[in-house]
Amino acid sequence: MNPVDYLRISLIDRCNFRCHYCVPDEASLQYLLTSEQLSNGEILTLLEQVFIPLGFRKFRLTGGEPLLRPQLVPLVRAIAHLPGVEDLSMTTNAYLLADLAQDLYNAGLNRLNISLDSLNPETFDQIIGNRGKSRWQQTWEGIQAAHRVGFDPLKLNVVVIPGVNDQEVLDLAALTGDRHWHVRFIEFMPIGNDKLFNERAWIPSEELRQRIRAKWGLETAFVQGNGPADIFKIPGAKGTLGFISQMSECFCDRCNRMRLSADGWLRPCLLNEAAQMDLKTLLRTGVPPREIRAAVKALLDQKPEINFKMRDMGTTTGQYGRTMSQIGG
Ligand SMILES: Nc1nc2c(ncn2[C@@H]2O[C@H](COP(=O)(O)OP(=O)(O)OP(=O)(O)O)[C@@H](O)[C@H]2O)c(=O)[nH]1
Ligand SMILES: C[S@@+](CC[C@H](N)C(=O)[O-])C[C@H]1O[C@@H](n2cnc3c(N)ncnc32)[C@H](O)[C@@H]1O
Ligand code: SF4
Ligand code: SF4
Repeated sequence: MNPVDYLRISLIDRCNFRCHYCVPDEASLQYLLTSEQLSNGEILTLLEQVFIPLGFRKFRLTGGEPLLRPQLVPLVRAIAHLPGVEDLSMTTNAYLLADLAQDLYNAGLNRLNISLDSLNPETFDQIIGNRGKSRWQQTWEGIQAAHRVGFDPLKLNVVVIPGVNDQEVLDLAALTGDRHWHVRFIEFMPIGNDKLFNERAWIPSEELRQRIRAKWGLETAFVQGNGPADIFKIPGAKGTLGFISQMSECFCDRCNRMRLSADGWLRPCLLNEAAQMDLKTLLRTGVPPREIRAAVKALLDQKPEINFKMRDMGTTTGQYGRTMSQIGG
């Protein structure tokens, strides 16, 4: 079994985008009150007294949109300075990044993964559910700011949707030619989006690799990361290409992570809603951190048995109570 040393922490369930694959039905979403979210102090207590002593070393801040979280920079600084934190990263849509990139970098954030599903402003706005002034340019400026500040590796996440953005796969891959960027293609997952999902709603990574191989060739490569991407590069390119293939090539056997939601639920497997533990209530009812640590350790020990496999889930999605924006991706 892989050591489980990677915690994805959702800082907020709200988002300034409405990507249809992630929040398909906004009307049914109930947002958390601030008082229902873990505070900065509670997150730090859990990391310092529960997760780091249990061997967690890699932490990713996500959401919703993590850049919407008030007091984000002090939180990043405090986490980065905790003894035992070896890798602190964030996944963001970059819309608010241009003004925050330098402060986040100075605070100790090591790495950024940025969602960018299209290079075409119209397609981009369609995917993120924007009907007003285009948001593409400001997002692109956020990515450029992250690059200028020095985030390295800088990864771009693309959820590939047939007929929507799959015709851009070669253009997106070409970004890696003369930039030290890492473009990752993610297979669309059936989580919280029952009405959208069917077997034709996603494209296997191998099909995308064939398209890229036919144009430029592909070789295996490496880039720093804790996630499930298989890494390749176009021969001679500065950057790499990653493929996250949870639908076609289950990677659960090498699972190394748990997830903490913005309201303090610890989820040992992305797909297993039943196995969650409510750490916020334990903290707020005065359960001592060493007892919470023991409870989390017991959950960790069970993890191989409670890991669900995407391919065993089929496309029956009704069992997910939370959307990806509420889980943190
Ligand atoms: N099925 C499944 N998909 C995952 C899991 N972790 C990440 N993913 C998918 O990979 C996407 C990208 O994840 P990121 O937030 O960029 O993080 P990462 O790939 O773990 O990050 P690195 O440390 O840079 O490798 C997620 O949004 C999911 O779609 C997982 O545990 N299970
Ligand atoms: C939930 S978002 C949160 C962070 C930030 N708002 C962002 O978009 O980068 C994290 C990741 O989940 C991915 N994601 C959301 N819904 C997905 C789905 N149904 N299938 C695959 N990936 C999904 C997004 O593309 C993004 O890379
Ligand atoms: S993928 Fe990220 S940016 Fe898009 S709606 Fe979900 S949380 Fe927001
Ligand atoms: S689906 Fe569950 S077991 Fe598989 S990689 Fe994701 S979190 Fe791990």
